[in-house]
Amino acid sequence: MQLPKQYLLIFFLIGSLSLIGQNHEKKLLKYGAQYEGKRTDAAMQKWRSNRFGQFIHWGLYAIPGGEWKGKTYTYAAEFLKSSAHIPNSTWDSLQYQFNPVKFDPKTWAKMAKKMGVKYMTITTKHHEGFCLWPTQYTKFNIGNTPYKKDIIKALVDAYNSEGIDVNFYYSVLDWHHPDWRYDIKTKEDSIAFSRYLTFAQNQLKELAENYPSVKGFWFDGTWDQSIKKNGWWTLQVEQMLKSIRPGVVVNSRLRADDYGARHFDSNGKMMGDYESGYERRLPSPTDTQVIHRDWEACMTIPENQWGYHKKWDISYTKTPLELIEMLVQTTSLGGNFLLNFGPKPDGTIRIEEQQIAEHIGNWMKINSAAIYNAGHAKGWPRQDWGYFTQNETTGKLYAVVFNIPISGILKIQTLEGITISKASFLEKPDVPITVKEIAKKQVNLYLPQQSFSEPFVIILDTINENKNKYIDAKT
Ligand SMILES: C[C@@H]1O/C(=N\OC(=O)Nc2ccccc2)[C@@H](O)[C@H](O)[C@@H]1O
Repeated sequence: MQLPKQYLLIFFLIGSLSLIGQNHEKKLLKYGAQYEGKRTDAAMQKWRSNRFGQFIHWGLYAIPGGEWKGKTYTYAAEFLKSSAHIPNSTWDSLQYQFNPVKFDPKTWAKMAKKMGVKYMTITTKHHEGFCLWPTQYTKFNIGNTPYKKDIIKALVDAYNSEGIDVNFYYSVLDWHHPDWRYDIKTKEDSIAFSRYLTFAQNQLKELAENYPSVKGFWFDGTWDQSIKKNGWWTLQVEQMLKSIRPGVVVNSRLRADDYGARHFDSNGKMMGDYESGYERRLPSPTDTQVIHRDWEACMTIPENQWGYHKKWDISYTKTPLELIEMLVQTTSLGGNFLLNFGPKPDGTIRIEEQQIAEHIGNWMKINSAAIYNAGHAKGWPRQDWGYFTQNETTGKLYAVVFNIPISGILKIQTLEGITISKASFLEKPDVPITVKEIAKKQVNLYLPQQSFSEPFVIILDTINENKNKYIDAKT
């Protein structure tokens, strides 16, 4: 039956009005998210498969190490200039003391390799504005110190030679630069800050061009109004870096959109290539929202010290086992875990950090199959005894056990139509683990009577099961 033309016109008008209504809610953005979903190119897949990284915060702040004129400041050591209200003239003169005579990048890189990291992110310039590379855009750099040599190049070469990717942390916030502004309130602010944005973009271009093996840029110090009012610049920088270094990975913390929204644009779309809002915190183990995007959690060992602090015990310091569980929890939710180290002013790594790196490395030597190129095991929820991870390529399923029930039985709720046919220890495949299906979608793993001093990984072989095997109770 042919509808009269008038009806068709009315349906068309109603349809288009509803579309306009929907579009009305969406903001038209020039500087918002440039794409949706996860990047699937090889560079991003490598970033994702790395899973475990080493953050390094190193700069002039390592020299005072959280102490100033005999007083210990408990706030973050890299914020000492601000905590102790130290004027630029005094703080900046620390550059003439920076001489890490015991710095050996190969030692750092070998320690990182043994720890099991696949990438490292180094502070090229933190909020203090001091640059660890001989930049041509400010004298406030490593070339004008007693040490003189290019620390960034030394670290890139040493870590790359260990097969570890290197990313650059860059603080847009710059306490040293005269043109930095926290907000743009006057014409003078606008002129000065425009000069600052050009300075910062020139430095970033320099870093991308002079260190061609760089794999990512980790932006920080972008929370002030001055940046929020210049979302265009944040997109321009991301696009510039990606044109100089195709494949380079940029974190969401750089970005602001047309309206000053950060990390996620005004339409709720993530900007940049991965979310970097998890700082010293992880998503809840059941927060499966995060699995739909790439994300990274960065973590300090003390409660809140990124730079070197002389007094390690002024706050709680996380144990290796706690840090291993954070790494596994992050992997189980499809994220990367970036663990921070704050080297000493002499260029050595404090003994506590070396010991933690060794402990984690020993665990990774046995269990890294559950971490590298692994991620969220879709449909396998967080268990009270530990976490599931799944290899993104082979689909191999891992149970990482942190809490053994008193019964010695790991109870697993399987997916509909799936059962577990075999379970074996990753470390000792010949030690039997009895598997018993006790009801529909319920399997018991009977662990051998032995004590475990470290978290361990079980490989789970799954098969589809006969769906009519169990009769559902009629209620
Ligand atoms: C990785 C850390 O990053 C920072 N700051 O990050 C944030 O302030 N992050 C933040 C702020 C608000 C909400 C969520 C994260 C720096 O100040 C600190 O010294 C360190 O380099």
